[in-house]
Amino acid sequence: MSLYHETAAIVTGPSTHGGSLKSKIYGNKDLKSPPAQVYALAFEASKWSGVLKEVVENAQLLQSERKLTPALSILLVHDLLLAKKGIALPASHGLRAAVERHKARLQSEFTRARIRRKCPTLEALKAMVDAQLGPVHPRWIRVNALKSTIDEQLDTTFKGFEMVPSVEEVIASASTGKRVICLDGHVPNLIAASPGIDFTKTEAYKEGKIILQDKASCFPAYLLDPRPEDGDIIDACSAPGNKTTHLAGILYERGGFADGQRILAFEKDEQRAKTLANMLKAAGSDAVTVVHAGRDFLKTDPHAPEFRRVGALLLDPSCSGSGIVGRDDAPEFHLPSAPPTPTAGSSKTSSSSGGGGGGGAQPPNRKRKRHEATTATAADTNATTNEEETATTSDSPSSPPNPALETRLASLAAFQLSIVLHALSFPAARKVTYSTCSVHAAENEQVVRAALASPVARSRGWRLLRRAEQVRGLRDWPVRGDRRACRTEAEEIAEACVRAEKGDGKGVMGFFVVCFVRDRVGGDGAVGEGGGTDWDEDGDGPYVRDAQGRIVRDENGIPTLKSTGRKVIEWDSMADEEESESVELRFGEDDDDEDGPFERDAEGRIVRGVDGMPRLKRARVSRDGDEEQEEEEDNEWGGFDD
Ligand SMILES: C[S@@+](CC[C@H](N)C(=O)[O-])C[C@H]1O[C@@H](n2cnc3c(N)ncnc32)[C@H](O)[C@@H]1O
Repeated sequence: MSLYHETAAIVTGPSTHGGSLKSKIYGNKDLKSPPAQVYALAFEASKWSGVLKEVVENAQLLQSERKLTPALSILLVHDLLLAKKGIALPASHGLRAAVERHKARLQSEFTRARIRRKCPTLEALKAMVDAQLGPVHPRWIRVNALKSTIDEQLDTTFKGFEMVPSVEEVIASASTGKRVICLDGHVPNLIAASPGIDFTKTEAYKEGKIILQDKASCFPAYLLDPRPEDGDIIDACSAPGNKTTHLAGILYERGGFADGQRILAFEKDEQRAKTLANMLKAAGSDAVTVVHAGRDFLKTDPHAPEFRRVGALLLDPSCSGSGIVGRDDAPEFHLPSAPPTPTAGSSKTSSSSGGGGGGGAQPPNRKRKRHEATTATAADTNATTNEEETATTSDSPSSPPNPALETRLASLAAFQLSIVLHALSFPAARKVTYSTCSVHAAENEQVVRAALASPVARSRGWRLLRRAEQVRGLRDWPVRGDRRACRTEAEEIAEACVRAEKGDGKGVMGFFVVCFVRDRVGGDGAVGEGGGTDWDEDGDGPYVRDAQGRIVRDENGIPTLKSTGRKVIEWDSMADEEESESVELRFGEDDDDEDGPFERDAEGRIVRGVDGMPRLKRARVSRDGDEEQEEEEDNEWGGFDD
């Protein structure tokens, strides 16, 4: 099949490989043509299809060339009129000949279409077509803290870019062609760059120093706020690994990974687990991550010894994907009207147009034409009604009912809830984020409400991390949960939920995230005395600090709590929840100003090993001070008592 037939099948066919154009193409293993070529043709032709539909109809191309389907006509006419190298088929090919013999008429109809739009030049028409593409998204780039810093990237990858103060200005640069960037005000280490720039060719990208990740997709790891004292962190649904590598970056900056702290990354799909492994390697987080390839998170035993130190979990399960937008969000593909299906004996025009294989005259293949007419009709519907994308408000009472979507959402929500409930049952877990790239309340707030009402959440004292307790960037983020969907406890739940809305001018995809926490754990998992957690009431965090404002740690690096004068956490006493006393565990500490547990050089920069990983002060103490104990503990994570 030619590039044109394959692309026509993509733009008119139902989605079996996900919602976006890119996933339809790159997820289609049967494609013979290079996916990048199919994508470029499908995207560009879709973008121009509004204009080209007029051109094809007014030139009466489909009436003259019965071999052409409506979709093929748009693709071929696109390349004839707009591609630098014209139609990518041999000159003798029937499809190419069928369009090229109408070149003069098509060009003059194209000029008329331009003039009707009051565009004096082709350039002006191109600008108008681009502007009609819809909301523009910046290129979001996360600097991978394991391998680089914002400063290094500003001096290298973004050298020559103008720094602007707002994301809105980055978005506006789409029409000026300027190369600008802005440092994001919510998520640390995140940069918004002008749209349309391909960063995959940069050294920084190839070396894993920068990761292309939508701002909203950075929320979960940031909200989870993993800390050295959290023990092992589970990423339950990991591939391709954006959030896993983000967790690693945050932990590294927080001074994590001492004493064998690890990220346990689960990915059920073997193939996707390979992508995950590659991403972890590129990002330099493979050394601190254990990949459970092909392993179903739901089939794990939370009480198994391997999970006894899991203090935090990030859940980003499969969802409808209805919030996904971005560069690969295809414009609508407009099809020209097909001529009426010819009755027997009325095939004069098409037979005279010829066009089969070698270009000679051939009788029309009626069987095939009938099929194509059906395809074009179905395609028309398909091209304009992407169920995932358009039914975004189906949760709201004013939306028309959509039973197919509701059934699908109900089944997704049941799966998502099972993932959340499973995570809440890990004995040492204190915090769990749940996220989707869906805009549907059924997959978001409603799952959260069901989880909070569950016996596991109630008996173990799980609640939502309140807005005031969240990391600063997400506390400040204005878009919160859907109040209507939260029902009775609307205000409290909705404020705790974080949403991102596509097309609201903030340059993000549609997204949802929330964090479940429990304050402390007693024998029955109930909330301990004192009720809530005094996260950061004096603005200075819960740890004892010295006169210089640095956290006071014991010889093993363990901070001490102001409230009790006790160490933050004793993993040995936490290991078995059933037996443990109330254990103090505090999150939300902001120790930006402290020197941290890594070795630093004279300029205060963190010293890294050859693999780019930081060298721990504590590790050195441990090696020098207690070799015997380290050997005894083998690979076990021994808390802070190294
Ligand atoms: C939305 S994607 C995760 C994206 C990823 N968190 C990231 O940021 O790159 C969901 C992934 O979870 C995997 N998955 C779904 N159910 C799972 C399960 N029960 N156990 C482990 N992985 C699962 C899917 O194969 C898919 O790769």
